[in-house]
Amino acid sequence: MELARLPISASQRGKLISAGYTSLSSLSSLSPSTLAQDLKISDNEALEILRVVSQGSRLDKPDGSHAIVNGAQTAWDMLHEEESLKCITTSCVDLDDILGGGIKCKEVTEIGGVPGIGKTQLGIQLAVNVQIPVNYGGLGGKAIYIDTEGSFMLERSLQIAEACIEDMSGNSDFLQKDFQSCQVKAQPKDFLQNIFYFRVCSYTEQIAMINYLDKFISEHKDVNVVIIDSVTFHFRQDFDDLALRTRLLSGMALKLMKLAKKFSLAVVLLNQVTTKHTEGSFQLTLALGDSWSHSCTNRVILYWNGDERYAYIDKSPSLRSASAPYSVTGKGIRTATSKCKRIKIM
Ligand SMILES: Nc1ncnc2c1ncn2[C@@H]1O[C@H](COP(=O)(O)OP(=O)(O)OP(=O)(O)O)[C@@H](O)[C@H]1O
Repeated sequence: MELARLPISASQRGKLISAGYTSLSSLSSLSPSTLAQDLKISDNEALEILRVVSQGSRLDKPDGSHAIVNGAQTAWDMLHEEESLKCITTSCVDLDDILGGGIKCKEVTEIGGVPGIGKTQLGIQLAVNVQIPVNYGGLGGKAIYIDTEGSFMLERSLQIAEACIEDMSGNSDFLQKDFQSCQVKAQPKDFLQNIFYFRVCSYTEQIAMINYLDKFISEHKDVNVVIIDSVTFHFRQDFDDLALRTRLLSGMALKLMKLAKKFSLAVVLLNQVTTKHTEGSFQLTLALGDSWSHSCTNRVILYWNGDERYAYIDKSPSLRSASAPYSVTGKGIRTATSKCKRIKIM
């Protein structure tokens, strides 16, 4: 196998070539620390490259003893992996319940709803909640927020971060606080510092941004959630070539799925709703619904039921269809306080 066909990232390949490594044999006797120094990368990344190189060299051997397709996983391993998937709490107990614990890492979750239902509020809440320390049942991670509409609000993020710290200091339903004596040292500004914000103003910028994410996250391995608010905004405007639009969106979705798996992070795609004419009537449907429908692992629809906000699991390979109420409060997303609060399993 040549270097060009080695399954490593383009940036890693570029660094290898720039450092003068042009064949697998030139890498075969290197130690991870030497390679890390030469390529100016971490020891772990160097070790991973050398592991791929060693697999590639074995495939090159003519004895045919290694299968071309490798890496099979048993269903048991997959079940174990699924059970150990980490989740980001939404700060709403009922919503976490129907989501099987919260927004899952390694998966792409689409959250759609009408304007004003609270999509951006939920996005900001997740960007804050992903930072809840591990000893509070959180992930202690960082967030990437890609804003296509300009709807991210700094002051609101600060409010939500302050409320999150307040919850960690007191007793909160949604935090798994095992360490009662733990002191909360985090400051609201620390939460804002751990949100990497990108503003994209066109679909080309959005595609470039998503292509860049692999490199960015490789350099910021503590990122556990990528939020795009909203994913379809630039694709709904001035797009005459629908076939091209579908191709671009599918390519983008595939990259996001790969990122979610590769870096064990949650991808959250906020989406708008539009009306669709079917069988003589107009129905609310997620924007770009048809070309998009296979691109996400889970789909959650936010809607109004009277004056209460509800979330509904519309699509998921592992969760039952269910709906649960939630509220948007001064503190952010919270469990609905309504007396007739219920979780409805469909
Ligand atoms: N500080 C606050 N206290 C209580 N509720 C708030 C607060 N800030 C925002 N909200 C609620 O959140 C709603 C706006 O939510 P959000 O901006 O997330 O909607 P959205 O679904 O993203 O809408 P759009 O599609 O237009 O971007 C407001 O209508 C209000 O009801």
